[in-house]
Amino acid sequence: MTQEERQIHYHTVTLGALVREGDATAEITQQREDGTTETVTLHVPAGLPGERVTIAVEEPPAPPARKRRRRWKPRPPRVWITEIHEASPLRVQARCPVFGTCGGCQLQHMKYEAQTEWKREVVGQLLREVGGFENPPLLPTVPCDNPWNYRNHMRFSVYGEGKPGLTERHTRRLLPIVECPIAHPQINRALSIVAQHHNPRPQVLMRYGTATGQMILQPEQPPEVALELLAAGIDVRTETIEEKLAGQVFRIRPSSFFQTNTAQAEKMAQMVLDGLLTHDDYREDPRRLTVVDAYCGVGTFALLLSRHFGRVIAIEESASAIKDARWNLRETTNVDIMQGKVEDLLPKLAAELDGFVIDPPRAGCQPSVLEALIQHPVARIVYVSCDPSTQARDLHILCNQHATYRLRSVQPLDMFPQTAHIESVAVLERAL
Ligand SMILES: C[S@@+](CC[C@H](N)C(=O)[O-])C[C@H]1O[C@@H](n2cnc3c(N)ncnc32)[C@H](O)[C@@H]1O
Repeated sequence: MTQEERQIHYHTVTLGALVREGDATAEITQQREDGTTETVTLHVPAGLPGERVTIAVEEPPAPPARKRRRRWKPRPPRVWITEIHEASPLRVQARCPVFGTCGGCQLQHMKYEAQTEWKREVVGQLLREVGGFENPPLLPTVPCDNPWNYRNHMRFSVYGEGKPGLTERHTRRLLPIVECPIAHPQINRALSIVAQHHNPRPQVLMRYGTATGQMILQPEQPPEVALELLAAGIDVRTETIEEKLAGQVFRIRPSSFFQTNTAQAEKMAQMVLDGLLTHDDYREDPRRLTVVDAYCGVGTFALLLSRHFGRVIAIEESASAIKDARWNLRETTNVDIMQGKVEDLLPKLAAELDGFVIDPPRAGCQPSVLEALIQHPVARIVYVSCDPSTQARDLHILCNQHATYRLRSVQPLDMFPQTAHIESVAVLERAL
């Protein structure tokens, strides 16, 4: 069946709670092929709890012919709101014309204070349900001072006539866009110039140093485009850019990880430092202690930690980030940079450490990392996470399953306003 032939059904419903991905839920009753009925729960983008709306539900694509069925995965039906009968008091007008269709943002239609409160509730729920903490020490979300135009890094896909755009949610279809309201204004400026020319490659990457005005643009643009960018005040680089964080300059390559929201990254770096330093449990002078910055990226936390602690060990697996970290930490004399997987290196080092900063990717920590933290307890751990569900899982192991640590605080930090992504910082102290 082609997309044109797929049927659309309309339902008027009252929307339920937001799911983790930021969609509201709707229960509808539908008829099965054998004539009986069933109640199904749908995810409704751009909806809010308690709203009375009419939704359109497009039948999902039918399975392909038998030969190609092995790789086929059933997709949820496409759902969208066609009319709002009773709007939530939390609703605001979304800024972006492709909001609801684009895969980038999920919460533009929600008041910003409600977004940060919802993120706090999600972290709390995960700490209770996955972490097993009855009454978790949860702090309010640290909001972003400007919840728009904060992204310093965008990866655009190129569609049809060589124009950069974004991708539709749940599909690979490309959406032409003129500007993105969460991207830094200089990225939007560069996009408007690059979009006037043919882009031969499938992607265009832009990373902007908000403090330096330098931009990495890949692939390298032809000379006439580079001149137009220069005339618009954009200082284009191809290899690395520099960005400032907490008064320090960091060099970043396109393939190295760097936080996408510089203003919030600055607050996070301070939270990490405070989490390790502001306490009574280091009875010794911090300059006599050794701490680890595990999953260190280009060395942002390691550089700040090196000013307060005697020795810092920075661990990172990416060769590109390690190159940047070596440059960024070149003037320090008390940081050892180690290239490799944290799960391989940390178990060999844990006995000599006094404190940990861990900032793993979404998957959280590997079992051998948690095992090392349990076998060699330290006074303090600061655990930064971009996925509160894996963080709650790991905190459960460290604090409840083994009771080696006490959870002192968990604070969400809004690194990604207008989206359902959640960053949170947990501080643990030795319980034994
Ligand atoms: C969320 S980023 C944190 C980077 C850094 N702390 C910062 O704030 O800029 C995670 C980093 O861990 C690295 N990484 C992912 N898996 C790893 C592993 N198993 N061992 C070591 N590093 C890893 C990634 O390359 C990335 O630089």
